[in-house]
Amino acid sequence: MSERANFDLVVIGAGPGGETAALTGARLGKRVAVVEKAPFVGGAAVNTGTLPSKTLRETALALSGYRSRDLHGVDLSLRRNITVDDALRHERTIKAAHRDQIRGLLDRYGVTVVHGTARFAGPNVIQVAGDGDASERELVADKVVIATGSVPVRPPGFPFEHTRVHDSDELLELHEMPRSLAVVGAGVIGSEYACAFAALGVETYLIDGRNELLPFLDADLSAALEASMRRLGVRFVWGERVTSCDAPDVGDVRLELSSGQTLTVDHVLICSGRVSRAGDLNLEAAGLRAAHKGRIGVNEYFQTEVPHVYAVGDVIGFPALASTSAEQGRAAVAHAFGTPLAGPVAPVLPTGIYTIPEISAAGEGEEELRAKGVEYVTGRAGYAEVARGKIIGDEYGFLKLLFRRSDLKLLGAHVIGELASEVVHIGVMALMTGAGADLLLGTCFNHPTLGELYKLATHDALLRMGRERNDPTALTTAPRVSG
Ligand SMILES: Cc1cc2nc3c(=O)[nH]c(=O)nc-3n(C[C@H](O)[C@H](O)[C@H](O)COP(=O)(O)OP(=O)(O)OC[C@H]3O[C@@H](n4cnc5c(N)ncnc54)[C@H](O)[C@@H]3O)c2cc1C
Ligand SMILES: NC(=O)c1ccc[n+]([C@@H]2O[C@H](COP(=O)([O-])OP(=O)(O)OC[C@H]3O[C@@H](n4cnc5c(N)ncnc54)[C@H](O)[C@@H]3O)[C@@H](O)[C@H]2O)c1
Repeated sequence: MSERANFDLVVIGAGPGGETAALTGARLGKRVAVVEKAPFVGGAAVNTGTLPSKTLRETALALSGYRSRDLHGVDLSLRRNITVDDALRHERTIKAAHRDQIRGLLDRYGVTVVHGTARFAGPNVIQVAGDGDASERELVADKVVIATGSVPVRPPGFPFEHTRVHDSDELLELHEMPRSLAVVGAGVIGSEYACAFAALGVETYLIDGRNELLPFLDADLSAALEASMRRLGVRFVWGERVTSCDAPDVGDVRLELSSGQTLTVDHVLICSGRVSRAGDLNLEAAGLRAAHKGRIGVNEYFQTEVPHVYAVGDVIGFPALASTSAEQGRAAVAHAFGTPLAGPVAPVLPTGIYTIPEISAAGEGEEELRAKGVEYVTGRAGYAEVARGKIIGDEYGFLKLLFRRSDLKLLGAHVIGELASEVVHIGVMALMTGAGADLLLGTCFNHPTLGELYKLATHDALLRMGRERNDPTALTTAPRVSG
């Protein structure tokens, strides 16, 4: 006999999308259950993706002495070989602490957490089967949010059962530090891990069928990142696909490339994209079906074709970030219960990429503006031009701002360098409020800070405009939006 319980809201999946959906429902006073297949809450963001990769990066920066390399004239890197335990200890601590924190928050708000695999038994009925447990629970829900996330693509031809051939989920079970590593796929995941391992001193190759690093980025940032990664020691293998992977029990893994060349390495990491995870859900019972790459289609409010069923996060596809998944979870539940909090998803969704150096962007890029025929002016400031940038020793970082030419409204902020994903938030706030040059020039920033880059980049934009118009007074006569 299965147990049956009623809820206002049942959320499937306890990653950032599901967690935020559940907490939003509970904050609105609703009876909420969240079903999670894994023994822990947190999803890919806490357990296999965002936090583990960012923590490994931080460890790599610390153990390699990277941040202090050019500062003190001494090599502060650890003078012994870094073990896998050294590399992953902090990652394991952070993961466990953050899981507990999320679980504590769900408990505090009275969210019922049910561990087991959920599937639809009807549009309002969710069956939960526990692992190896014959008993089944049935949850009846007025509203449902699907937040089941995504999993790494496993292209054919790679022996993933081999202990030295990994996808990004398995990488964290590493039992030895690679002597050398080939990363297949120079997307965001591949680029981030390539940087972390190169900083740890691992001979690192980054292979991609394309010829350009993260082509969705502003072209100046993409070029600057590639140059920095080369300085870090990453070896790019562009325009190549792996045609075969021969992994013996003992000895190096041999990769044949499309050009006919071969590459032999100790370990291989495949990062060739992710697919939505909706296969377990028996979507047909809810009147739904998955589309391309398992994605679930939604409207602007994250409602599926069945209006009381919502879907958020990686399972609906782009942008597939922890930050945006959480924001979608909030917006979906606010809409589902029609609260005054209901509103569209935030209009500005920044991207943070934790390569070495970090990259972050918000708003529009030059290419998008050109395609739309918007006249714009660019302002740029290097980290080395502000005192804080000099103090931290970031020689290469810069902020690039894009302003609408007619009234200097800010249209985009693009940053590469230390703490870029924090620095971008000043731009995000300006974009959210429709502000422009006058706000950035009229703000008193702490000194010395990286925030001062905004003032410098704005002055640079005004100078460029003045030069173009041969008008040295452009600084005072430029049109301004009111902030
Ligand atoms: C290596 C890596 C690094 C990343 N770095 C960043 C970053 O720096 N910044 C950023 O914003 N994003 C990053 N991401 C992306 C981010 O992790 C995802 O976008 C985010 O986790 C998606 O959240 P979600 O809630 O949609 O799904 P997930 O976090 O994938 O959670 C889905 C949950 O649903 C559960 N589930 C699945 N099916 C069922 C079922 N049938 N029944 C019950 N439970 C089920 C799963 O067990 C899982 O816990 C990274 C991803 C990876 C892989
Ligand atoms: N900081 C962040 O925001 C962050 C970090 C990591 C992951 N993510 C999320 O995870 C998602 C997935 O990331 P990803 O990097 O795995 O996928 P991706 O789709 O972004 O990149 C995959 C790359 O692999 C290449 N590729 C695919 N098959 C190949 C092959 N056989 N040989 C050579 N190259 C091949 C592709 O050309 C592409 O460049 C991202 O879309 C993003 O949403 C975000």
